[in-house]
Amino acid sequence: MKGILLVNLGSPDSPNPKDVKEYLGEFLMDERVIDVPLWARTLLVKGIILNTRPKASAAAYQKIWWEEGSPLIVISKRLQKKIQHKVENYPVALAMRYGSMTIKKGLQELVDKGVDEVLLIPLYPQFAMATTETILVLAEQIRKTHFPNIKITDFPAFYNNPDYIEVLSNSISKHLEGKTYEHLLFSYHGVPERHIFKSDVTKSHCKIDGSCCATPSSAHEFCYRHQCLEVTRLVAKKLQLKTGTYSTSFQSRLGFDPWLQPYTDRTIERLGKQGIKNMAIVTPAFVSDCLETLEEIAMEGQEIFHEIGGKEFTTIPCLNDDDPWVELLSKWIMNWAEPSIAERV
Ligand SMILES: C=CC1=C(C)c2cc3[nH]c(cc4nc(cc5[nH]c(cc1n2)c(C)c5CCC(=O)O)C(CCC(=O)O)=C4C)c(C)c3C=C
Ligand SMILES: [Fe+2]
Ligand SMILES: [Fe+2]
Repeated sequence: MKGILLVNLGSPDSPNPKDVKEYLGEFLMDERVIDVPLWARTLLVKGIILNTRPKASAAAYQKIWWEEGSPLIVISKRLQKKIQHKVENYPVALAMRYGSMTIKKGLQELVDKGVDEVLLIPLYPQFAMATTETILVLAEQIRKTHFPNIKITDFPAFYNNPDYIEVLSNSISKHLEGKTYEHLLFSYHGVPERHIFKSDVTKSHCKIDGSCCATPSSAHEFCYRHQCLEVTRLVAKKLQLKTGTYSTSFQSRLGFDPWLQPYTDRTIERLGKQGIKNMAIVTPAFVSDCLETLEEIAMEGQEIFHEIGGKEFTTIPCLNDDDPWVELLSKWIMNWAEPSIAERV
């Protein structure tokens, strides 16, 4: 029997410093997130970050926490429910890479329902070693150790899927209807530049020099930067955005290494200094609203823009559990579960 496992990043159990510390500890000790030797990661995470960051992170989580829980978890559960309703013959489970809703529990839930073939869908449009890769690697380890008789099929990054681009573009148009804006900023979660070089399968293509991501290469299957730039390019084409009225930036950097640039906070400031009074911002690295969109963009980003003299700052919500997104995910699932029917439609 076939079943589906949706996997997102995860959130702390509560916005209290203790739970935030535990969550950050698991997250940041992942060798694909902070990709330095174990001794250096331990020193950095346990010796420095976990002694300084949890209080501030907990305060940020407290600002966005909902009565039902973490927005990311609540929204992912709503998405799962709606999809389950659509693909009723196939069990749909939800897991998180970090925190208490583990991938092992998700697989166990499916196996208990008789599933032996799993479609694993990381809920990230773009591939990154800190997101998709760490999910796939861990799921495979868990399969080998605990569920050797099941088969897992990985759903690939869907950043350039025409249907995804259409759903995202329509969502952007809908939220910008009746709004005046002079600039639309596409802000993606950043990664250290080093991650891009590590994921380059050709070992020579990615130079982060402004042109490599626009030059066709087999490296792009695993190039987060290319995939982000493609989303911007394809959406801009679909929405017929004029050159100069939109741009791409990267948010949420941590530490002192160079991360993908330009940085979102500095870009918002620059746009304000250039005299832009009304701007809109969309965050297509996330499919569900979370700390990074609700606090870092909608609160902090807005504050930066207002301080520099900006007026209207429109934040476009993620696809969350919007019906067109549910329809699309369900269609992809049915294409996998019943390919012969899908071919005939
Ligand atoms: C080295 C650190 C980090 C890398 C690399 C990284 C990549 C990355 N993360 C997301 C998605 C999310 N990240 C979120 C929170 C978050 N991310 C980091 C660090 C790295 N992320 C930290 C320390 C935190 C916690 C918040 C904080 O203390 O500031 C979230 C939000 C989770 C929530 O509970 O709402 C998401 C989602 C992507 C897509 C990505 C690489 C592409
Ligand atoms: Fe992150
Ligand atoms: Fe590239």
